[in-house]
Amino acid sequence: MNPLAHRPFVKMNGLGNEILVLDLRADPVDVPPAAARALARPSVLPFDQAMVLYPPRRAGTAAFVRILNSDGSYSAACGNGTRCIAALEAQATGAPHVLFESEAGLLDCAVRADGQVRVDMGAPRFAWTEIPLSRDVGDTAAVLVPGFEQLGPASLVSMGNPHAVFFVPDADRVDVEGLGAALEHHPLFPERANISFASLTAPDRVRLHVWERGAGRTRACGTAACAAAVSAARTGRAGRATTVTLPGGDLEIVWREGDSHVLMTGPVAHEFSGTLTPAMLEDVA
Ligand SMILES: N[C@@H](CCC[C@H](N)C(=O)O)C(=O)O
Repeated sequence: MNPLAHRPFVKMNGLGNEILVLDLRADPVDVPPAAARALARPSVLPFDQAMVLYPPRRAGTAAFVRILNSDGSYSAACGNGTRCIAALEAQATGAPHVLFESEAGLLDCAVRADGQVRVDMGAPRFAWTEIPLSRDVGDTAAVLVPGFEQLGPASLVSMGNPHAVFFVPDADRVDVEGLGAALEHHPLFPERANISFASLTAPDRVRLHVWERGAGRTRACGTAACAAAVSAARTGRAGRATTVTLPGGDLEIVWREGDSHVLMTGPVAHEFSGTLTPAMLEDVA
């Protein structure tokens, strides 16, 4: 019997970014990539990311979080998923403040009375070794990606995971699937990358479409919204407070002065809860 069978799950979404939550704190087991791929099948529990909660490793945190994409790959960060688990934890404990830890560091979350969740996503990282890139490209704020020069320069940044943001005249008219799939696997990105197409629609508003590493096109991506807002400010296109509009809705992003942390605020939705069945994990060794 697969050790994940009969475990409870919660299906949620953050602005349409499909999130599966597995709380394994009471009885931790590994969630291998094959299990994530099996569960993400369209006929099972299609999701973009699985947020897997393990017992805390640091005092004061509620859980250590592992994040798997639908293709079974790991990510150190997921903004929309973090809002979802913060809302669940706050509901369970009655405390509006929740601290999680992921491979990217601490995630300080606050659930507001109106249900919106704010997450401190930490500071963006711009060094080519941190994003990471396969070589030194000079200024990572504006990089022409070989073979894709027609898109203009991309702003490259890590929000705990790698992002490339292309500022284009009209993000609604970009071939997100075609360009995203090719750029995700570009040799410049040794760990692949999340690919975003952004347009400024006002000095403090960004329209964004995202092709996610390991998940494909999604209705929203929290870390991409942070990456786009930071990149817009870094390149002088916008200030440090931005509304990012994705197909799934709006995220409010503030790139704080001082500690340089990025604060992301947005909604979550609970869809349904259930129990994993052996059939859902069929063919997983
Ligand atoms: N949807 C997420 C990002 C999830 C991880 C990403 N696909 C990656 O592999 O880096 C978000 O809301 O941030």
